[in-house]
Amino acid sequence: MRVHLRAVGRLSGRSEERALVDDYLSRFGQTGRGLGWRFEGETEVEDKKNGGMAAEAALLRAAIPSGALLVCLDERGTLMSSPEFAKKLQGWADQGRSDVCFVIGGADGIDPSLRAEADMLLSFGKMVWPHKLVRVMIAEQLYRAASIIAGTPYHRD
Ligand SMILES: C[S@@+](CC[C@H](N)C(=O)[O-])C[C@H]1O[C@@H](n2cnc3c(N)ncnc32)[C@H](O)[C@@H]1O
Repeated sequence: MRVHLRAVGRLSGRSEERALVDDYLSRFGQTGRGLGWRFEGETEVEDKKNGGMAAEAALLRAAIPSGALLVCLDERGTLMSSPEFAKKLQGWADQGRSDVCFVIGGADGIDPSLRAEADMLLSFGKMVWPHKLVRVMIAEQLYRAASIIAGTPYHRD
């Protein structure tokens, strides 16, 4: 199963968030290999004309692999524990889903029309986090999920 990440906004190449995301995604790659899970890449989109959420949604849609299971990160979404998230990924893999794409919105969030197209809205709590931290959080949770399914000792209940 290929995992993709799409985000509004850029992480600077020398930022601490970038270093953390790279570290967790690299660990995800190593741990996920034995499960048949692999990270396929990140795409950052930016609407330079300030067209708002609708324009961002158009850029995101163009960047989402066709046929991918779409998960929008959103504070109004489903709350789950890390083991539940791991089982959800495993379930998608077992169903033969070949692509799962996680989407992070910009300052105003993800356009409602794109949220309505999502297979799942995933929440990291009711509080709103900066998109840069959400990028780190999803990278870490992907690694944690792979560790849980692989049975390596990273996650502790
Ligand atoms: C600064 S937030 C935008 C918040 C905006 N008020 C909204 O309505 O979504 C930027 C992005 O980070 C992600 N995000 C922020 N907090 C989150 C949370 N608690 N759970 C999941 N994703 C979150 C979402 O993808 C959001 O679009």
